[in-house]
Amino acid sequence: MTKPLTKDDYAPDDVTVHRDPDRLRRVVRALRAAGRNIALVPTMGALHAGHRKLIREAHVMQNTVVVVSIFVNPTQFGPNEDFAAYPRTFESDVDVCREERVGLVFAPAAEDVYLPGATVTVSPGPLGDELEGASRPGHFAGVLTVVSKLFNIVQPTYAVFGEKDYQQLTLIHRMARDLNFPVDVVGVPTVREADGLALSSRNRYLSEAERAAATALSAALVAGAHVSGQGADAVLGAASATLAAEPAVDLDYLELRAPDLGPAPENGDARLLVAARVGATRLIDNIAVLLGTGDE
Ligand SMILES: Nc1ncnc2c1ncn2[C@@H]1O[C@H](COP(=O)(O)OP(=O)(O)OP(=O)(O)O)[C@@H](O)[C@H]1O
Ligand SMILES: CC(C)(CO)[C@@H](O)C(=O)[O-]
Ligand code: BAL
Repeated sequence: MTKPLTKDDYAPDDVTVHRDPDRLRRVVRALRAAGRNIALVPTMGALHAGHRKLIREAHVMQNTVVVVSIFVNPTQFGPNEDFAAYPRTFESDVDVCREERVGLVFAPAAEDVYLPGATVTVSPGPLGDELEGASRPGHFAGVLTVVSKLFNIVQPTYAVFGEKDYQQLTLIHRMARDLNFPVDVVGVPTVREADGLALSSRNRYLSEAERAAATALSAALVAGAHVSGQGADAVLGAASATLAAEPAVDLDYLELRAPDLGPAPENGDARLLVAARVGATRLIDNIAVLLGTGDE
């Protein structure tokens, strides 16, 4: 039998954790009917200051209840990736959500997200096979499928994602447009450590020496951006030289693209993206660059 909603469901004064998608859907429906906006922050948990920034952006919108989903989505991991090892820190994640005045945490079980025999998925189109998708076949179909499910369960007005996963953010914008999701997709700039390393849940896999070497990724992006007035070759040259100087970095790709991840323009706005392994850990980063318009 479905439990009736209580006063706490309408006006939670502490973070409430929901595991059941149907109940969560009923709670957010009641909140919307009471005039609240819903802002969704999808995560895989192991929350850090980057996630806090997304939650704070979600609060900027007026009259909003923030919903954080915590779900390590199996369908976006390849067979040789780190699904089993991915950090799971649920209790401290709920503490972070409480500190950040999150209203609802949605932490479903995999069997409640993927029903037995489910075969329909969201196809990301050609961009899904490039950059991250070339190294992680099927990754973006997994991401877009779970994000579309979260959009349908939570029906948020806003959904907030980080620029750290720039290709993911681009594809989610496209999915919302191409499939008519009535959701405002909001991107948030990357939060970094003092030495430039982009915060990532996977940084905790790094040894001390690897952690030091990992700064080469952001340093390479900054070196590229610094010479952007001289054009694409200069950007790629400066960034490659910085990466090559760090032997512990095993480069996967370094690419310059248009802001929508189409081919890079000769002049104007572009995005420089990098992925590399440092030891066993695969890291990604990116930066905005303005090509060929400087006076260098
Ligand atoms: N440093 C960061 N700055 C801003 N947003 C971030 C940062 N790191 C992650 N995010 C965003 O948080 C959301 C949830 O990401 P996720 O839970 O996978 O964390 P993560 O740190 O990216 O983990 P991973 O190690 O898997 O890359 C995504 O929208 C992601 O882009
Ligand atoms: C968007 C997301 C939560 C989907 O599982 C994941 O890809 C992530 O954490 O960036
Ligand atoms: N933050 C992106 C999720 C992933 O790497 O699977």
